[in-house]
Amino acid sequence: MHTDAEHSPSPLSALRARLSGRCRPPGDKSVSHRSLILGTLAVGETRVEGLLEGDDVLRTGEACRKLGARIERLGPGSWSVRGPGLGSLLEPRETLDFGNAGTGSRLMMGVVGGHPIKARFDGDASLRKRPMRRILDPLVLQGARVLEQAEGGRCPILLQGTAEPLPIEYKTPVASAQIKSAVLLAGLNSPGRTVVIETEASRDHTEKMLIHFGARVVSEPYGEHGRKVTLEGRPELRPSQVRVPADPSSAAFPIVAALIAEGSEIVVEGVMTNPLRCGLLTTLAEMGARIALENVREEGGEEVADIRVTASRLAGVDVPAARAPSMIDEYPILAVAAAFAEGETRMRGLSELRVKESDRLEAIAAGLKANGVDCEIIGDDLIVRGGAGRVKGGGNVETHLDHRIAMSFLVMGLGADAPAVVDDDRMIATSFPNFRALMEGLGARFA
Ligand SMILES: O=C(O)C1=C[C@@H](OP(=O)(O)O)[C@@H](O)[C@H](O)C1
Ligand SMILES: C=C(OP(=O)(O)O)C(=O)O
Repeated sequence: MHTDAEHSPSPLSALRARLSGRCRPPGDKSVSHRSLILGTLAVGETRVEGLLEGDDVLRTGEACRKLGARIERLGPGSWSVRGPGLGSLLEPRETLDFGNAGTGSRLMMGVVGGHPIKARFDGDASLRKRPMRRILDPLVLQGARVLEQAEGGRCPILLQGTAEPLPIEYKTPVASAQIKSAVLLAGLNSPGRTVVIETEASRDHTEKMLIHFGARVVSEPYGEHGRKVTLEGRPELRPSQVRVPADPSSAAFPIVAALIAEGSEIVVEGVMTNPLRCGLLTTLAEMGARIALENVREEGGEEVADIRVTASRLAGVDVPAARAPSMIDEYPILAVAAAFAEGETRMRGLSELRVKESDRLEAIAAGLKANGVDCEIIGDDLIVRGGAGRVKGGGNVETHLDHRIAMSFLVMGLGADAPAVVDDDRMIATSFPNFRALMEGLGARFA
C-alpha cells in the first residue's frame, strides 16, 4: 500500500498572496486517535463529532476494527465506535499497517501490549525508520514480549501482549506523550496501579480522555516542569461522546501564513488552546505577532478560542528548550516565521525533531537554505537569521514523506518573493486533508 505513495510524488508550489476571511481547521489529530482507541476499549457505542478524517487517524480506525471494534462513519466527521471492551480484544489476523503515523502505531502497541494477543505492526518507509524501543522497553517491563523486530527496534514488529500487565512505575527517558500513553493504555488492563513520571510535561489528552471515559487517573506536579500520572487498573470504561476541537498544530499553518503575507487578516475558529499545546502562540507573541484570542469557551472538555491574526513585523527570539514539548510539531512552521523576522531566532533543544516523520532538523535547515534563508544547526539548536519581512524563495524543498515540512514550506511561498516548491504534497493528507482548499479559501495561491 505504501509503495504507491512513495512512487509518484506530486509537487506543488505556493505563490505570494494576501489572506483574509475565516476558517476552521480539522479536528485535533491526538484527540481523534484517542477517541477511536478509547471507544474500542469501552463496551457500547461511543459517538465522535469532528473526527480528523486524515490518513493517520483512518488507519487507527482500521487497526481498531481488526481488534474487534465496529466503526461506522455517520456523516462528515461524525463517527460511531462500538468497542468489544477492555480485556476482550480479538487477535488481528492481518498486519496493523499504520502508514505514516507514529501516534497510531505507538498507542496501539500499548493497547496490544496489555492484552493476551499477538499483532504485527508496520507502516511506510518513514514509519519504518522511527525508533520504537522507547515504547517496547516499558511494555516489556509490563510483561509484553517482542517476538520480531527490524534492526534497532523498528517496524515491522511482532508484539505478544500479556493477559495481566504488571503494575509498574516508569520514568520516561524523553518528554513524549506517545510513550506515556502507550504505558497507560497497557496499564489499563493491569490489576494494580500504573505510574508514569515525566520530568517535562507532555500533552495530557490521554489522561483527560481516560477520565472522561470513566477511568481513575490522578496527575500531580513533579519537579519544576514534570508530572506524575497514576492510573488505577481495570476500570469500567463507559462509552462516551467526544467532540474534537480544531487542531492547534494544523491551525499553526494559516496563522503563520497570515502573519508573513503582507496585508493579511484572518480568524481561525474553534482552536484548542490546551496549555500543553500552546508553545507556538507564546513564541509568536514574544516575536511581536498580532494575535488575539476571541470567544474563548469550552468544547468537549478543552478550552477553545477563535484566533484573530493580523500580518505583523516579527522579531527574532530565543526559544527555551523547556518549551519544546508544548510546540514539538510546530518547529517547522516556527522556522518559517523566523525566516521573515528581523534578527536571529534560536530554537533550543530540538533533538526529538530528528526522530519525527523525517529528520526535521535537517529537513527544515535544507528547506530554508534552498529558499535563500541564512540558518545553521549547532548541536540540537536551530538558528535562523531572518530577512526582516523578505525571503527570497524560489527553492525546491525535499519533504521526505513529512506532511509538516510540506505545509511549512508552502506557507513560506505565500510570503516569499519567488514561489516555493515542495517535491511532494501527498503526505499532507495524513493530518490536514483539506489544507489546500482551506488555504485557497483564505486567498492562498498554489500551482
Ligand atoms: O501523543 C500524541 O498525540 C503526539 C505526541 C507527539 O509525539 P511524541 O510523543 O513523540 O513527542 C507529537 O509529535 C505527535 O504528533 C502527537
Ligand atoms: C510527529 C507527528 O506525528 P506522528 O508522531 O503521529 O507521526 C506530527 O504529526 O507532526
